[in-house]
Amino acid sequence: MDNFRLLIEQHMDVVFFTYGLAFFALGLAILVQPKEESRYEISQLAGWLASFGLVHGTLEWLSLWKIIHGDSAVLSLLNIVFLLVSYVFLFEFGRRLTRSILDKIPSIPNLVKRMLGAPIYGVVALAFLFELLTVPDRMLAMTIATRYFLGCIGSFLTGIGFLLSINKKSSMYIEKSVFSWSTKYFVLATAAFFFYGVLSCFVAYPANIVSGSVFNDQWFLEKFHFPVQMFRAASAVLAAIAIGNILRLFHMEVREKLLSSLKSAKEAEAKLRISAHAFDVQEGILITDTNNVIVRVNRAFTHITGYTTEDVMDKNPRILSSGRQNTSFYAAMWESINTNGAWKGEVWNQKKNGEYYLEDLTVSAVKDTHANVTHYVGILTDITMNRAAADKIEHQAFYDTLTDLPNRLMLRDRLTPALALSQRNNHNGALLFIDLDNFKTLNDTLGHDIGDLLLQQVAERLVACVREGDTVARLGGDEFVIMLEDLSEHANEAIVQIEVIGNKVLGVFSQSFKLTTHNYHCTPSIGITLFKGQNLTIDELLKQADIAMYQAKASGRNAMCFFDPQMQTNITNRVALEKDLKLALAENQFMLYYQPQVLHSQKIIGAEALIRWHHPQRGLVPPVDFIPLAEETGLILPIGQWVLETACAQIKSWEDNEHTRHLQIAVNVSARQFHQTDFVEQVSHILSHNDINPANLKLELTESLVLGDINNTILKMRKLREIGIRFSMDDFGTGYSSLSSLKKLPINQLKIDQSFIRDITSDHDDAIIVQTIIAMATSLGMEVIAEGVETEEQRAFLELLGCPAIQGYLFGRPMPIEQFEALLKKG
Ligand SMILES: Nc1nc2c(ncn2[C@@H]2O[C@H](COP(=O)(O)O[C@H]3[C@@H](O)[C@H](n4cnc5c(=O)[nH]c(N)nc54)O[C@@H]3COP(=O)(O)O)[C@@H](O)[C@H]2O)c(=O)[nH]1
Repeated sequence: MDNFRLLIEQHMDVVFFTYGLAFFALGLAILVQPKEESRYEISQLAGWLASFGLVHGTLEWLSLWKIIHGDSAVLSLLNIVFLLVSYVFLFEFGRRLTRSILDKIPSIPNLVKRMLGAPIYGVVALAFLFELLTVPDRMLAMTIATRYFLGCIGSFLTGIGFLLSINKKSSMYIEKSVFSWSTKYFVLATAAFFFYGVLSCFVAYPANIVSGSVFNDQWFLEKFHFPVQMFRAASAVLAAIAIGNILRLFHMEVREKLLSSLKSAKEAEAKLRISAHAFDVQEGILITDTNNVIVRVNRAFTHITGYTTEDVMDKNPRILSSGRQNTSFYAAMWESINTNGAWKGEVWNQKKNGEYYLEDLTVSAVKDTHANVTHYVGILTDITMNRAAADKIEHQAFYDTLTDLPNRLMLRDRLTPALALSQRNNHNGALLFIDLDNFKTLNDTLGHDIGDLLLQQVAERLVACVREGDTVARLGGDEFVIMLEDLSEHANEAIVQIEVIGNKVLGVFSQSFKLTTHNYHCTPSIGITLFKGQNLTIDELLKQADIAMYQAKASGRNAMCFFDPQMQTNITNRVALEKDLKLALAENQFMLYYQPQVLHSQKIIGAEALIRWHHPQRGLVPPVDFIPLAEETGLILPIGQWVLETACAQIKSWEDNEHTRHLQIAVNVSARQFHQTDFVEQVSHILSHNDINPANLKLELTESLVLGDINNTILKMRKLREIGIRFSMDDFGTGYSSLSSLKKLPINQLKIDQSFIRDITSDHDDAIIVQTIIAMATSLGMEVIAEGVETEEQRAFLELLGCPAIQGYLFGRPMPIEQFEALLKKG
């Protein structure tokens, strides 16, 4: 121990150097550490401590090297100034640190806090005054006062400041992660400055009651055997170590800030990347400021509009305006943006190259956190093509592709408001249903392409007949409809107006149509119905016009006909009849009646089978009421087959009896039935199925049937003749059969129509016609029969003229088989 003391005493210069070095290093360390913008309050105050360290450290070195010493008054004063300045820095640091921490601790009385302001300097000043007054040596008084009232108290305050810094409520509050290791350095700093403060009191000279004889370095040496400077140097080193480590807090803070700013930078970069990506979408984006000046556009915008970013930057979006929207459009748009924050709609704009385009546009106002609009963002898509495609689809849905006229759907679409309007304004409207006569024949003979050409030309001519507001529609096939609106409120006047149009239509058909190389004459049948918002559906109206059109056709074609309610009744009846007729076969409501065919001797040679319909409600329905409908609807085919089968079954039944074996049955065959491609097969099948003598079956054909397609008819008749079937030409004399065509036909019998028989005895012409027919049949080797013979005079006349066979009420009406067979038995 003594050796160590000796060593210290011999090397006091090293002690002083270490002492100065410790404080200088402390000051330097604080200076070079980054403190700016630190969240620790101590960082703002550390400059005072650094100043203390640097000045006090320098002072120790200057003293050590005897650059300033007490030998000269000036140097002595300089020494005191250095000392005073350094301790003022320490005192100020300690005062500020302690005060700032205490200020943040509410439980500390304000008086204490305030004491650390100006009052403490007042106390120090009084202390200095006391020293100066009580110590005659002014230099000594200043030295003592400086050491005691600035150095010592400044050290204590600094120690207290570091101690308080550990308090969580202080501004030095340290995070948990660094608390454990930093706390000990705060404690060390506290201890070092307390220790240093106490030791400062011993570096004094006995002078007055403050620096008594106890507090001097001699007393300290005697008491502790080591010079007080060694302990001061040690406390300076400890303070430097503690502060140096506390400074790591700043270092860590800087690093943390660096890391955090790096993280923020990365996040910002990511955000930028995301927003750049979001901006680089297919929709055009245009951003304007609140003055509606374009501040940014994206790539899609330039692609859509053709404008480059430079072209539009700082310009008003009106640069895109096409002029197709009026000012009220834009006013409404801004009204919506200002009240709802957004607007969405379609706008026609103009590209850089002048091309107009339709854009789907959404404009939204961008607001800051205070709800103030900062920008407007427009998101736009060029939908010109979509609109064109949608228009095309709509056009295809509502317009006829061949003629480009409105189709049925569109007509219905326009009819609905037209009906409502006619009701509101009490004006008549009309539908003209136009059907081309014989269009099917044209199609069948010249082909569909030619048919299409005709339809296109008809469409053009019909459109030329009406005003621009009227509708010409094609329903399909050769059916057209003209809808006329806003006609006179008086039906008579409206009819006149319609007739003008109707005649125009008939007129435009008077000129032939040029269909490639063909000059084709076509006529229309026009059915017309009026409407004035009456309680009719569109379908009912169209039906009325359709019915009237059929009436026009029935009246001889190339005509127009107004709908009449009676037509409707007829149609309704017809529809009901057709419905019943469909059930008749299945419900076994048909019967065959037989009308005798006789010789003048009254010998029955056969019968004509005539169908009868026993309807449960309608009663007995005569063939004239349902055969034409059956022919029209095609029901004649199963009905005709049933007749043939029933008649053949009857022949079979008669063939089984020797008294009736010779009887023939004549069956009426309709044109539609005969023209079936497999008619021959059907008949031969029925014959073989019933196993009858074909010669007993006579098929009655009309002149019109035979002449319609004479070559095909002859072919079929020959095949049937080959089987053995016989033919009778029904209603002979009413048609236009020429002798030459008659010769070609394999006919067995001519049946003179009853219209010639009716007045045969009184009408010379009829008598001559009948005579001629009989002569013709005889010369062609055919049999002849007269029908409709009702009187004995007629019979006698026919006998006179040489007609061998007769049929008529005179010998019997058509009758059920039971009656007919009873008649047969009577002989
Ligand atoms: N395709 C088919 N047509 C048929 C069938 N059954 C009948 N018909 C055709 O219906 C028309 C009307 O027939 P209907 O009412 O039976 O009249 C026939 C006779 O009753 C009538 N007739 C006979 N004699 C007299 C008479 O002295 N006076 C008089 N006023 N009428 C008389 O003539 C009708 C027979 O005519 P037609 O066939 O020309 O010989 C009629 O056109 C039938 O053809 C059927 O099954 N299939």
